[in-house]
Amino acid sequence: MTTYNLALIGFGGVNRALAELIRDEPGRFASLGFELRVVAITDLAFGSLVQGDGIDLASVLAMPRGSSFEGLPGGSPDPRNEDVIRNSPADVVVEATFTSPIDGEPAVSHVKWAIESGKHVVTTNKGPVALRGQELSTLAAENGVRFEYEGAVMSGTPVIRLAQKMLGGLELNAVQGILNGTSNYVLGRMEAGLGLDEAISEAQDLGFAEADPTADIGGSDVRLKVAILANELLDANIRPSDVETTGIQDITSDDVAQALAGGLRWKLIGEVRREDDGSIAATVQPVALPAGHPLAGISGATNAVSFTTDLLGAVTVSGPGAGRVETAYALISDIIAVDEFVQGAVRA
Ligand SMILES: NC(=O)C1=CN([C@@H]2O[C@H](COP(=O)(O)OP(=O)(O)OC[C@H]3O[C@@H](n4cnc5c(N)ncnc54)[C@H](O)[C@@H]3O)[C@@H](O)[C@H]2O)C=CC1
Ligand SMILES: N[C@@H](CC=O)C(=O)O
Repeated sequence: MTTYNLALIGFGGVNRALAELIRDEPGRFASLGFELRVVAITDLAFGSLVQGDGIDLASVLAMPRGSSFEGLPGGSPDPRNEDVIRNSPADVVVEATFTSPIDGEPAVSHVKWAIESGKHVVTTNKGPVALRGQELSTLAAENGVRFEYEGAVMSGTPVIRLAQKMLGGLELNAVQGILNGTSNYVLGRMEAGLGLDEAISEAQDLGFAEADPTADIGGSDVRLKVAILANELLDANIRPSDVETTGIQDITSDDVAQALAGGLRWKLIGEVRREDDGSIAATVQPVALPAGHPLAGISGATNAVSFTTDLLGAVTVSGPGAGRVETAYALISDIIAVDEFVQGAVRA
């Protein structure tokens, strides 16, 4: 049985959910052929903690926000991210800090430090993938480690790896979908009569929203996801700023009610398409869909993405697009991909 030592960078909703899974169900990983042990945690709120023999997850999960790792063996009041990533005895760095849609930092640096120190890195953070994905993947390959990021699009629902592995040999010319759980949840709650702010507050409590929820409502979260899908699946080589973006911030309760009365549902749609001349068109915009449209029935934090292919036509995947546990599963699927790589290297 292989043991993977993890360093959790960011100890918010997603990484806490991962820690809870490891605490509560260690047998789940044994059945996959490996076990997981957390040897380091850093967070702006708690500081950092490094314990090579494994951190007692029950006790750190019981610590209220506002307390500090200072005073614990291997603890410090500061996050000390670079030192922890480079020097802790982790095999896999699990990056789940805030997404920056501007430059991807500090997550880009976290990923680089991990790769440079010979550690695999898995992340749910869209910033480094959308803004520096190609460069970081190349750096990982040069250093013989994996950089995996399935959770960057549609949380734990398989999208990136599924399309790359299972749609091989098909010509993929467009990807269209509902790619933000918060905005889809909010639109649904507005249909039920809630105001925008009240609906956003519910999405925050449920762990769907970004630290700054204007990213969800204003469309910049979907813009990052569209750029990731364009580059990963259509070889588009675009930047998020190339995605023409309008959010749902100007959709009012009246708009939602009027649409419903006319048999329509507002949805925030992200799309990338290869035009006949080979150019790439990428957009994020609210669209009032007729009830019969395949995406009109996608409700709550559920997302859906449709791949337009030459031999199969449209192939659509739907599932959770946000949520703490759902996104923690994406990290597990990434660690499974790391394990396949490690086992493949052992056999070779
Ligand atoms: N919650 C969700 O449904 C999903 C989240 N994501 C992404 O996963 C990441 C984590 O999400 P959540 O856990 O929900 O966010 P969160 O806001 O609950 O937690 C982020 C944690 O990172 C810590 N942090 C921020 N900057 C840091 C730094 N420089 N050093 C150390 N710690 C730092 C914060 O103190 C916070 O505890 C985000 O990038 C988010 O965009 C992706 C898919 C779904
Ligand atoms: N805030 C995002 C989380 C996942 O990326 C969303 O609501 O979809």
